[in-house]
Amino acid sequence: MQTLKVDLGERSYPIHIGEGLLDQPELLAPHIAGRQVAIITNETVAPLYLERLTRSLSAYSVISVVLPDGEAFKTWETLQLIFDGLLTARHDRRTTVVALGGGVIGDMAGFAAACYQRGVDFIQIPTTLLSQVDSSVGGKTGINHPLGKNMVGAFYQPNVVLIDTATLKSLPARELSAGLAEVIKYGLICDEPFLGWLEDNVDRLRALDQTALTYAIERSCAAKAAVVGADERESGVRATLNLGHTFGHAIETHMGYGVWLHGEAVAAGTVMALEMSARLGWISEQERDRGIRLFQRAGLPVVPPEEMTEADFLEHMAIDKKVIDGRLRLVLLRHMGEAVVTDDYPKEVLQATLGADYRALAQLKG
Ligand SMILES: NC(=O)c1ccc[n+]([C@@H]2O[C@H](COP(=O)([O-])OP(=O)(O)OC[C@H]3O[C@@H](n4cnc5c(N)ncnc54)[C@H](O)[C@@H]3O)[C@@H](O)[C@H]2O)c1
Ligand SMILES: O=C(O)C(=O)C[C@@H](O)[C@H](O)[C@H](O)COP(=O)(O)O
Ligand SMILES: [Zn+2]
Repeated sequence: MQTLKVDLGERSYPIHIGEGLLDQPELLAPHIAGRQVAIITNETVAPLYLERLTRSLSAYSVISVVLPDGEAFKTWETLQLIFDGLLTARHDRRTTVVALGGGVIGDMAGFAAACYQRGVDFIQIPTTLLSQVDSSVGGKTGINHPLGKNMVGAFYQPNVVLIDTATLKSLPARELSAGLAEVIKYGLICDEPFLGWLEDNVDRLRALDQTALTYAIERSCAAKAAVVGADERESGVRATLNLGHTFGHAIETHMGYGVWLHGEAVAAGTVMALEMSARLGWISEQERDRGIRLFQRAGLPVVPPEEMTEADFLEHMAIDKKVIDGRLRLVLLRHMGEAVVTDDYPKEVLQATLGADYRALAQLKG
C-alpha cells in the first residue's frame, strides 16, 4: 500500500492506494468519530461492493442509501434521498458519510455531508478510475443544474480517501477510458515526462495491468494533491485542473447529462484546448497531434459533437465558473506540461478554434 497526503493544515488527510483495501477497516477507523456510518452508493456499485464494505464497518451502526445510477441523477432530487435516509435513521452530527462509487456518488455524498446538519464527517471510497485519480481528492462537491455542470456545490474535504485498485476489475472499458482522460490531463498541465510514460503504457492501462494502474493512480493523485495543497479554493493554480473542461462541460450540458461521459467530454474539450494553444503559437502542431494521438489510443473521442454549433459552445461557456466580469478565462497550454489560465487571447482565435475541422485532425492521426 502507498499513502499520499493532501496537505491542508488542520484539514490534511491521507490517500491510501492499494489492492484489497476495502477489507482493511483499520484504515478507516481513525477517521470515524462516532458510532453511526451512512454509506452512499448506487444501484450498480451496491451489488458489487456494498456487502464487503458493510462487513468491514461492522463495528459501527451502518445504514446504506442506494441511489439511481448516472450523471442525469446528479440533482437536488437525488440529494434529497440522501437526507431522507440520514433523517429516517436518526443520524446525528457525529455520523460519517461514506461515498462508495464513482465521481457522481462522491460529488453528491460530499455535498450532502457538507450540508447535513451544517456539516458532518466524510470519507471517499472511489471505485472508478476517474474518481480514483481525480474526483475523490480535493474537496469539490456538488450537483448539476440544467443550465450548467456542477453549478451548485461546496468545497468540502474528506477525512480520508481509500482507493482499492481491485475495484477497477469490474469497471466497463468505456468508463476506464473516461478515467484516462483525466490521467492524461495531469501530463499535459504539469508533468510532461508522465506523458511519455503514458504513451509507453496506455495499452497496459487499458488491459487493466494492476502495476501500471497503481502507478498511474499514484502519480495522478500526487499531482492533484500538490495543486490542491497550493490552492484549495481555486483562486489561482487549481484552475489548471480545468484543462479541457470549459469546452467539455459545454458538451455535457448541451448533449444532456450522461450522453457523453465526463471523461469523454474532457478528452474532446482538451483537443479543442490543444488546437487553440497551437493556433496561438504556444505549442506546435506536432505537439497538438501528440496529444490527439494519446487520447485516441486511450479509446477517447477527439471530435466534438457534430450537432454543436459555435454559438452553442459560446452560450454554455458564458456561464463557466472561470468567467470574471463577463470575460471567459480559458486553460491553455503554454508548453506541453505547462498550463496557464488566461483571458488574454484574440476573440477570433477562439472563434477559429470552435470552427476548426476536428474530423480532419482525427483522421490524420487515426
Ligand atoms: N469533484 C471533482 O473534483 C471531480 C473531478 C472529476 C470529475 N468529477 C465528476 O465526477 C463525475 C464522473 O465520475 P465517474 O467517471 O466516476 O462517473 P460515475 O460516477 O457515473 O461512474 C461511472 C459508471 O461506473 C459505475 N461504477 C462505479 N464503480 C464501478 C466499478 N468498480 N465497477 C463497475 N461499475 C462501476 C457507476 O455506477 C457508473 O455507471 C462527473 O459528475 C464529474 O463532474 C468531479
Ligand atoms: O479539482 C478540480 O479543481 C478540477 O477542476 C477537477 C475536474 O476534473 C473536475 O471535473 C471538477 O469537478 C471540475 O470542477 P468545476 O469547478 O469546473 O465544476
Ligand atoms: Zn474533470
